[in-house]
Amino acid sequence: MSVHKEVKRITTHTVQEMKNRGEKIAMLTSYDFSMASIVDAAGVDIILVGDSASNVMAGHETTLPITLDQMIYHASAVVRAAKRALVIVDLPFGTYQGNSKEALNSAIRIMKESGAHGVKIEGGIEIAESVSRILTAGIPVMGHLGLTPQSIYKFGTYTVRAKEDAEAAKLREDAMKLQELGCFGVVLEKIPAQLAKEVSESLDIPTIGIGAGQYCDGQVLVIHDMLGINKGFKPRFLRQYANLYDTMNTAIQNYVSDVKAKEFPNEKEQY
Ligand SMILES: Nc1nc(=O)c2c([nH]1)NC[C@@H]1CN(c3ccc(C(=O)N[C@@H](CCC(=O)O)C(=O)O)cc3)CN21
Ligand SMILES: CC(C)C(=O)C(=O)O
Ligand SMILES: [Mg+2]
Repeated sequence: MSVHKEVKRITTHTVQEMKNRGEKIAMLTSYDFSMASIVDAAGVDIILVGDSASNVMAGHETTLPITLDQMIYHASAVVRAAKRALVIVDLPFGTYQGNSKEALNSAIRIMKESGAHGVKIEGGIEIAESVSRILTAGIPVMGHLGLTPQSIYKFGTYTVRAKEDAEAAKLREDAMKLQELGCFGVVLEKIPAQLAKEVSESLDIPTIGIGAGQYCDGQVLVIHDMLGINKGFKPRFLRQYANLYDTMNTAIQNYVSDVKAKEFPNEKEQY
């Protein structure tokens, strides 16, 4: 018998129960083993292997360039670290829009090759067929509405979405449709708090907000943003819980000066 304590894995059912009893859901991104180990141990419920890896890991301007193979590489590392958290992976741009068969194949590759527990897809009614087909294969799906960064060239800017009645009405319909299809949750990104409140109250499934206010059933942030590693990025919705850029910069400067001054390594640090 195993002597070490096994932690109970969060599932899509656990997060539904959390909404049912009014417990907020904490979600953060991770893209690698070391970071995901810390995030998992700290009690985050859902780890998102976001296509924001394209920005924070690879330095691209947008999320569009990241490939399915690259997402699978990041997701595999995160899965090896996550003992408790539910691990959800973004379907990257261009791997699901073509048709529902392509979408299913992409989702299957993520599940098979990374060992993740579900996928997230941007969009509403337009991608209903793809969402259905993935769900039919037994793969949990999370929706993503509002500011959907894979459509940045359609939007033009990263400003708040669904401020006008027409776009707000479509978002309400899309959210309901995603629930009817069988999604286990939906991310609401950069929409007015009041709209997110209405959607969260009208849906049975949990909503996870980013820049969508206090009434969502959970919150998500990009880990590098909330730790203050990503120095240039400070939108209004972001709360920085640490200033790791400065902490790391100081440590590295100290290392450089120690090497230059011949103070590292010392006698105890060699063989
Ligand atoms: N590092 C990082 N953090 C994120 O939250 C994130 C990514 N990358 N990549 C994918 C998407 C893109 N998202 C974004 C991107 C930009 C803004 C932004 O710049 N917001 C500013 C200016 C908006 C404007 O043009 O008015 C803001 O002040 O909110 C917000 C969310 C959220 N996601
Ligand atoms: C910001 C979250 C919701 C995301 O989709 C990502 O990190 O890619
Ligand atoms: Mg994303």
